[in-house]
Amino acid sequence: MSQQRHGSTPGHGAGAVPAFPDLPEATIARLPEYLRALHNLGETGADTVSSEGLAAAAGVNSAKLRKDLSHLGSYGTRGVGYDVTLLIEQIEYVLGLDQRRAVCLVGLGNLGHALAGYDGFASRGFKIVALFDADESKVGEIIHGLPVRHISDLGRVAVEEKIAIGVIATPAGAAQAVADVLVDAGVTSILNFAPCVLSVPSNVDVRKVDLAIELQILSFHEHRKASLTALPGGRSATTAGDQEAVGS
Ligand SMILES: NC(=O)c1ccc[n+]([C@@H]2O[C@H](COP(=O)([O-])OP(=O)(O)OC[C@H]3O[C@@H](n4cnc5c(N)ncnc54)[C@H](O)[C@@H]3O)[C@@H](O)[C@H]2O)c1
Repeated sequence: MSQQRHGSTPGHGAGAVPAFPDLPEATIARLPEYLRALHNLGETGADTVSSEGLAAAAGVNSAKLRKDLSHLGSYGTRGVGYDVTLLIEQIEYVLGLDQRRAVCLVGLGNLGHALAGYDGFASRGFKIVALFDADESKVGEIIHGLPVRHISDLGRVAVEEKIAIGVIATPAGAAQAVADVLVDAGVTSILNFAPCVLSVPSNVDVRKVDLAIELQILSFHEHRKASLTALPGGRSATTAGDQEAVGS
C-alpha cells in the first residue's frame, strides 16, 4: 500500500494536542502490524510480551520495534516486557481507533462486492455505512444488508452518516471524478483501489492499494534471489530479510 501524502498528520498543527507524537511514516505503517500481533497474543491470554516476542509475531526486527514504540513513549519494563493491554490502548489511541470511523464504498463491481462483505473492517474499528454506484441497475441492490445508493446521493449521505473515509473501487477512468465528489462531500481520507493517481486538496489523505504493484515488488525479489543464487558461492537472501524488505 502506498500513500499520496499531502498536509501534515492530524494533530500537528497549531492548537494540536501537545502529547500527540510526531511519527515517521514507516512507524505509522508498522503500528497496525503490532496491533494485530498484540490482539493475537491477548487472545492467547498473554499479559506481557518481550520486544523480541512481539517483533517476531509482527514480522519485524526487535530493534526497529523498540524504536517505533519509543515514539509512543512506550519502553516496556526491563525483564518483563510490554504490558499487552496497555500497549494495545496506546496504539489504538495513536491510530485513532478508539473511535469507530464510518466508511463508504464507491463502485460495487467485483472488488466492491468483496470489500462490502469483508467482516474484518468492523472488527478493526471501521463500519461500512453506505454503498454507492453510478449504475442505475445496481441502485437498490442489497449487499450484506446495505442498499446500493446512487453516487448523486453521496453528498447528503456523507453528512448524515458522518463518513470519514471513502473507498474507491471504480474503474480508473472514473476514480478522479469520484474522489472529487468525496472531497466536495467533506471526506478527507480516501482509500483508492483504482490504478491511478488522484489529485486532491492538501488536507485530504489518500492511500492507494495496488496488488499488481505488490506482485511486481515480489517479482523484483524473485529476480534478485535468482541472480544471487547464480553468483559463485550461491549466496542467497534469508526469508526474514525478504519479509522486511517487501513490507518496509
Ligand atoms: N488494488 C487492487 O489490488 C485491485 C484489485 C482488483 C481490482 N482493482 C481495481 O478496482 C477497480 C474495480 O475493479 P472491479 O473488477 O470491481 O471493476 P468492475 O467493473 O467490476 O466494477 C466497477 C464498478 O464501479 C462502478 N462505477 C463506474 N463509474 C462510477 C462512478 N463514476 N461512480 C460510482 N460508481 C462507478 C461501476 O458501475 C461498477 O459497478 C478497478 O479500478 C480495478 O482496476 C484493484
